[in-house]
Amino acid sequence: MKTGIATVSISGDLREKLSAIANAGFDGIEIFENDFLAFESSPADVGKMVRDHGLEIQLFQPFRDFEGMPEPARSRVFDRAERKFDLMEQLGADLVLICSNVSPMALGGIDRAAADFAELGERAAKRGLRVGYEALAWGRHINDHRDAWEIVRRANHPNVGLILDSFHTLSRGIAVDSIRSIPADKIFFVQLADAPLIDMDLLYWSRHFRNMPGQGDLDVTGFTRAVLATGYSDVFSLEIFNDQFRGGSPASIALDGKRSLSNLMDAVQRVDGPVAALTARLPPPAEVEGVAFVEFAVGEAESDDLVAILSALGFRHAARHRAKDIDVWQQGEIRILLNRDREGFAHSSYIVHGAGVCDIGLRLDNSTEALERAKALGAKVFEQAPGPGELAIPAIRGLGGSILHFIDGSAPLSGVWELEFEAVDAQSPVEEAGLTRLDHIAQTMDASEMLTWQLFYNSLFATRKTPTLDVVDPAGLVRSLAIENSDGSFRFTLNGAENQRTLAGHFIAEGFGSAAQHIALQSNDIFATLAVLKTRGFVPLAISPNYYDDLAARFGLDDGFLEQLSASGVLYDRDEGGEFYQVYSQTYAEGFFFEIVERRGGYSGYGAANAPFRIAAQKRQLRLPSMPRH
Ligand SMILES: O=C(O)c1ccc(O)c(O)c1
Ligand SMILES: [Mg+2]
Repeated sequence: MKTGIATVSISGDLREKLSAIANAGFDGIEIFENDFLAFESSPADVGKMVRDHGLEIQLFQPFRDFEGMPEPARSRVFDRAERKFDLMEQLGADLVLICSNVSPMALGGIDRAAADFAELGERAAKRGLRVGYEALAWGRHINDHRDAWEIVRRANHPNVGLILDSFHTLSRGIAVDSIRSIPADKIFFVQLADAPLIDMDLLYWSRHFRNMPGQGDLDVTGFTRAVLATGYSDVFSLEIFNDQFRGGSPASIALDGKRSLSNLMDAVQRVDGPVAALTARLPPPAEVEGVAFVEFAVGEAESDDLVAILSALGFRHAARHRAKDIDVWQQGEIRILLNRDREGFAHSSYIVHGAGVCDIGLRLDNSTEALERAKALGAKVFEQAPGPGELAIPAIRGLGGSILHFIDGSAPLSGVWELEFEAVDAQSPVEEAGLTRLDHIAQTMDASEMLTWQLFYNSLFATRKTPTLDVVDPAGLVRSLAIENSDGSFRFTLNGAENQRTLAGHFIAEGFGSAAQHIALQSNDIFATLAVLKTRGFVPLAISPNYYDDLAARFGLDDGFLEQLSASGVLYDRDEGGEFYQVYSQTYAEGFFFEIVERRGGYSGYGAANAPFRIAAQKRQLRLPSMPRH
């Protein structure tokens, strides 16, 4: 199997696209004609430039409105094809994609189209070229790969074949099993794209919302399995029309593309077993069992502030690093590290971003395999020479340049807390507040980064995403989704800010980048927890009384219960599974905060319905303007 990507999938001019594609490790490209037309070099020079990047031109595309035309348009279309064949010879491309005719002039008829393709195949063969036929989902007469295949079959010419594109098949809900009986040698090329499920016009959906396999909701894995079942072993190419990608960073979009293809081929083999056409198998997606620690990079002043917050939340100072200026604050299974060291990664993170979460430790089944998979999927390994008595714990770069450490239950990693840290004897025992474990970590990023991080987590780990929700901030939208494992022991929410005036956008701007913005901690009895916290000076975020009036109306809550909620600043939600209680801390620094939650029954969400009221309250507290400043 070879990998490819259409130039249209990447931003920049042709040269920028090629270097990003080559650096990401693709074998070749589909040249999108407009990318060539907009470029200033001759066809021969463009061909050379592609090959100088170590890439091949796997496909030239698209050629439109070809089949089924009445005369005299038919003759003109053949003349136009000959001109493009000239161009292909100069470029050094031997396969052209012909997409199904959308012209109102097209006459339709399987045999008429087949005759046109037979003739075109003859003309292409004279030049050693091949033509591939693709059914656009919105083609005038042909909009289904099964009909396109019937035309190719009847054209019965060795230089005429079928091109399959997952979007066109899956967007129309066409059963992919119909692909399995197509002979592999008649499939000339395969294009892959995913897309979020949105009910809209097919053409608009395709041209603006496609994304990489695994980033959307289509069963691209099922499609790919069907293609491979034919014995097809040639190019799998990403053809992604996406507005965000057109404006994104060429290098990171290309890397996401490569990651998505590797992950897809791995997913196929997890269902079907080893497939000869595919490259080496990866270790399985890592099973995350929970969060082992969250580490903050802090200076002296912020450290004192955080210590005050953690104490108010019922954490106790449990241990100190044997060699470095790092303290462990603990409650239940939750470990929070405060790193004030003047050397190493935490310190550089502090210099660049200010105080904040710089490192998250994940507990998972096998950290060696997790690292191997992450590497194979293009994650950046993080290495820092361990100091005396320190363990080398596998780690990679995560969101905003932060670190993700992988800790498993095997020696010596499982003993890291005893090996590297010394327990601190509490002078006066602290009454714990009943916070048992970490519920979720909310990471804030620019909205344009969300697909990247969603793919990052879901390809490295055995996790899945929830549908994306729009959360309303008075100054704009924040897109939100969760990455979760099956038992809920691992939950990250990704929040994408569309502008800097939202609370999330402000946080990114002030911290110079994406980072964890809040940490939610679980209690088994939120009111008991709050009673303890009150004695420790914890002041919850004040929520508008109007919120509670509406809550009463929405859920039919009785007055006593409502009074209990509002008196303690607790927000409430309910789903089919159960109930959700949440309370927020004051915000800290430029908008970091803690949340305390209780899940009763099987509540599976994150209280998204409450987020706008929480955000408005936080903005009042931070005195951020709710409206754009002019
Ligand atoms: O949107 C289009 O016109 C278009 C063109 C070529 C393709 O391969 C395709 O899938 C869509
Ligand atoms: Mg296509």
